[in-house]
Amino acid sequence: MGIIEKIKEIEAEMARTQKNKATEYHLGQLKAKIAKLRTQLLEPPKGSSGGGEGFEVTKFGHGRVALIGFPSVGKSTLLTMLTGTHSEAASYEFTTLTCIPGIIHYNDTKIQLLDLPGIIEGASEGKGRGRQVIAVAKSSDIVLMVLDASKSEGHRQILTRELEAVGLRLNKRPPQIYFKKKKTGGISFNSTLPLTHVDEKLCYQILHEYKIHNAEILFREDATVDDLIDVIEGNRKYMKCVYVYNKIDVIGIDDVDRLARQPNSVVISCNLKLNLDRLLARMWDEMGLVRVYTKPQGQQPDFSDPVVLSADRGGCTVEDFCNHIHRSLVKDVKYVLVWGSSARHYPQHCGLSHNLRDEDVVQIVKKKEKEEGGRGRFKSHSNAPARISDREKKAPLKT
Ligand SMILES: Nc1nc2c(ncn2[C@@H]2O[C@H](COP(=O)(O)OP(=O)(O)OP(=O)(O)O)[C@@H](O)[C@H]2O)c(=O)[nH]1
Ligand SMILES: [K+]
Ligand SMILES: [Mg+2]
Repeated sequence: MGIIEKIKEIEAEMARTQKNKATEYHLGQLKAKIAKLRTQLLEPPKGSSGGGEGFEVTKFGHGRVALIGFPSVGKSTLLTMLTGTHSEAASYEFTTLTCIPGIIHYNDTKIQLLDLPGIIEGASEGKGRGRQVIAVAKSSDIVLMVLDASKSEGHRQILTRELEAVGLRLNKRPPQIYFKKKKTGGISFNSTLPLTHVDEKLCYQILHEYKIHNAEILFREDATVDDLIDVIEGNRKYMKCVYVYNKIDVIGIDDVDRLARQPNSVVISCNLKLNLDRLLARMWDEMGLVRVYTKPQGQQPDFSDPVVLSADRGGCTVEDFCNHIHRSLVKDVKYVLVWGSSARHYPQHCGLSHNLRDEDVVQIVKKKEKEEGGRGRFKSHSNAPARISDREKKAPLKT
């Protein structure tokens, strides 16, 4: 029997089993069995390099965004509108058969947007090109789930389930469960608060299913069995997802209003070019990019060319910033001067561990190099931006 058949069989058994206190342990065990099989399903077949016929698209720019959705919801139309790169759009399903990259220029950053074939129920098990599409989603920083506003709202749940089946967790944070495998000592089970979904016995049973007999486990929140399994599996990817309801031109205003109020949702119409600016702003916010402008000593910062950092990718400290400029820079840095929202006063003298925020300005002071305006803390502040507004960026700063 293949892995998919095994999963189906267990799913059927779960559907047959009534949910109550007596079956709780059994159901938990079945969930763990499915999770193990799904992980097996993700492993590349033995003997292959793992790549297979995936969509090989080189990463480009400061972040990557994937368009995921059912066929004909308007993904390609949206890519063409936002990036100017043409991607064939048509009224028949599966117009797009491969991954088509485009670039969004936004806030002086470049973001790679990927158009992908439509996916359908069963994608995670390999229907259509589902597996390859989902692999691209996993390689992205955020997902835009494109939905047809005139179609069933169930589509959103179906797609979420498909992505969850391969270990993606949308708009969730990792469960607050500390878990560490040990060599000896048995299982130590603790929690910092009363648990209503999981007890010691269930926890042992799940661990047993994974053949884990020595481990330390501490619940810091009232987590579920699914959370526990996620932590044990350890291969989940937690991603932001914006639900993009397209084609609002064909539905009534009441429906538009209702969809727009749902969490993490933006309503748009590609045909009428409605709300695309809102979508871009939302996408930008969710990506959490941090633009840092370098100010060379005695010169104005170049506001058109930021160093772009991200908490999810590499971090946002002064050290991360230095490493972005040059790997060997860190060892020469004495301290840095920071202007912007991360600074308590302007300029603030900061060390390598200081966390930078979006639109900060940084001047690096190297060892054996004097800072601008001579030594001392009471240097003039007038030559540097207090807060960098878009307006200021366009006009040269006074020195
Ligand atoms: N009414 C309306 N139709 C739209 C809108 N955006 C796209 N369409 C139409 O929807 C159809 C499908 O658009 P595509 O861009 O090909 O959709 P897709 O999601 O890329 O489809 P696949 O590549 O087949 O998965 C086309 O006929 C588009 O013209 C919109 O905002 N309103
Ligand atoms: K289409
Ligand atoms: Mg398409």
